[in-house]
Amino acid sequence: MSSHTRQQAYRITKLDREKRHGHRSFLLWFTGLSGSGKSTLANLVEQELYKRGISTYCLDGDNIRQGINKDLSFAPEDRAENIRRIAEVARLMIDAGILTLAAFVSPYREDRDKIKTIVGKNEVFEIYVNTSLEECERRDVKGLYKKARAGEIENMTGISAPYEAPLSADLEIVTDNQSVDVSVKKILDFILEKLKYNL
Ligand SMILES: Nc1ncnc2c1ncn2[C@@H]1O[C@H](COP(=O)(O)OS(=O)(=O)O)[C@@H](OP(=O)(O)O)[C@H]1O
Ligand SMILES: Nc1ncnc2c1ncn2[C@@H]1O[C@H](COP(=O)(O)OP(=O)(O)O)[C@@H](O)[C@H]1O
Repeated sequence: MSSHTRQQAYRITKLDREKRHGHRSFLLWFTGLSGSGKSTLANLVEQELYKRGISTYCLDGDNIRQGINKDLSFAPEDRAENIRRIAEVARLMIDAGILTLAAFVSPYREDRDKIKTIVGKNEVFEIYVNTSLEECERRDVKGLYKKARAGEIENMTGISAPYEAPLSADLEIVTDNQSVDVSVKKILDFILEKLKYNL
């Protein structure tokens, strides 16, 4: 076989890309109520990983629901499609060797289970940002809880739509009485432990 033919036959693999980055790639899926702290924690964790030379990317409502998924509502079937598409995007990013973080309410267990099927059960770690509804309503960063209580918006998770809490998340972060810094350190320690495994 000529060298050109051999080159054609070979395909760059996920492992090749991970070696290029110098670390494993996998998906960290943050789930929790709106206002629970998913985006805050995911973005601060990404900053700490970046400082350590890890190639990362963070998917959240801002860059997904304003773009590729702007055609989707908050009806159950649209939330399922939202999560399915995000999982497919995350699968490609992981295959590209990028440690990927995703921060989405993702309230339905069935949808979160499908992430594992799409990405691979050993390629995703579920982080449950467990903040009480009371605390989320107290924060009400976007005023959505007030609007939901007033009947101005429908299908609001926690108010007029369910949130199915994880039964066995890989890591649970209770933020009600825990500082952002402590939460970030717990998540970072969890990730660095996973990154210790050799390529
Ligand atoms: N009805 C309703 N229910 C829940 N959340 C709502 C709703 N309408 C708008 N928002 C805002 O959209 C963000 C949630 O989008 P997600 O893509 O994470 O939701 S889901 O995973 O499809 O359930 C969520 O953003 P975060 O606060 O960052 O979670 C909300 O602020
Ligand atoms: N202990 C805490 N952990 C995380 N966020 C907190 C905490 N206390 C207050 N907050 C605030 O709660 C809000 C969480 O908003 P956000 O990160 O957008 O949540 P989500 O992405 O889950 O909707 C932020 O304004 C954050 O500063």
